[in-house]
Amino acid sequence: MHYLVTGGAGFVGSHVVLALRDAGHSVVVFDNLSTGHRAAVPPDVPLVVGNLSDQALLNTVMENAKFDGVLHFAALSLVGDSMRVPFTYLRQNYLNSLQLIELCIHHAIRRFVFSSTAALFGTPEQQPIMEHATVNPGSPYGESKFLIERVLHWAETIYGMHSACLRYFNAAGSDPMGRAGEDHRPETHLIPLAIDTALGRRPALSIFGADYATADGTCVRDYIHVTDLAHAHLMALEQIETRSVTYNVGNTTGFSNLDVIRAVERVTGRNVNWSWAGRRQGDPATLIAGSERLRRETGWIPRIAALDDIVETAFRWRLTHPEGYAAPLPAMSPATGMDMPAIPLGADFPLPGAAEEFYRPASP
Ligand SMILES: O=c1ccn([C@@H]2O[C@H](COP(=O)(O)OP(=O)(O)O[C@H]3O[C@H](CO)[C@H](O)[C@H](O)[C@H]3O)[C@@H](O)[C@H]2O)c(=O)[nH]1
Repeated sequence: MHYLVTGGAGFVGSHVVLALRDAGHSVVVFDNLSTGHRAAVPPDVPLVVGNLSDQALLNTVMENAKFDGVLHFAALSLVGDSMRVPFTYLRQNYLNSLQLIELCIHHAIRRFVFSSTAALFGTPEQQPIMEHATVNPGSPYGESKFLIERVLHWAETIYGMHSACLRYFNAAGSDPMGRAGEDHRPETHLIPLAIDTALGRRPALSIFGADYATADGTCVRDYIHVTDLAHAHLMALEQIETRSVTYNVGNTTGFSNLDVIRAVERVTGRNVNWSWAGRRQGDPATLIAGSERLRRETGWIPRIAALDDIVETAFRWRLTHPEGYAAPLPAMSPATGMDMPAIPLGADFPLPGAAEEFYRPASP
């Protein structure tokens, strides 16, 4: 099969590109490299550098290659950031995806895999979170992803386009063969930050919130190895031959932020210098996936399920890529780095008083 992968130079997208190729498919990556990396795309995979909002370019790409399906990753994806610039998130994620889906219908592309998120459940009443749990996004990021799920619903109902909405829990780790890894700039995710702190590349790590209703007071998350997540996409592609599907994709086990620090200390053999900080706005206390539907319907099983093993792959990639992907990118917020005219952070509206302190960009 021949697939177009938007955002294929990013963390999850680049691992899915590897999985697709390992399975014998051919791939074209479409990415504006605002947060992704040229070096994350294998040299023999065509990379179209462009903005999703550039419909003429996308149209040309689709005209020149007959794609069997599209896998759509390109998006702004930081929960905390979306609380600062909500309309930037809603506008870019929703409008770009809407246009992409319309173009797919225009070009009779009938398979669409969408990177959705656990963030659309907000603060769920029950754990683990099943697909039928109430959708109640706790952030503009989660809301933007849910809006796209609704577009896909109508794309199927009216045009017969089959889609898979994969609601990721916390993607982590790196390709076990060392071909790709996690390199966000700035980095905001717990595992890579804790690893860099253990390695002395960062002076300290802040843990956001000590007073959540969890066993140790810190947030609990379900970490899913990015390669297992990538394989879920292959499974989903098989399913959407005949119908549309929605799956929660996680390990079904929760780890607190302190559990993660301890895992990083075990794996690296070093201490993580951390301290308490206030809550980060938009963070729910606990997100644990109920992934039975995916397992039952597709046979998918996470292969790198233990937290230490997930951390180990991330650690190994960091050791072999101390600067991440080669050329350093200019420091930028993902919210201003995408393809709409640059909007300064916080420019949606002035932030209400204390909101500023909830977003803590990683110290250089
Ligand atoms: O310096 C830090 C960074 C993170 N955290 C905490 O670590 C936990 C995990 O945070 P991450 O930033 O690593 O991940 P998120 O849970 O915020 O978000 C991830 O998972 C979400 C779904 O659960 C979305 O998919 C989102 O795009 C993806 O980044 C949270 O409690 C967060 O507050 C800290 O304490 N200190």
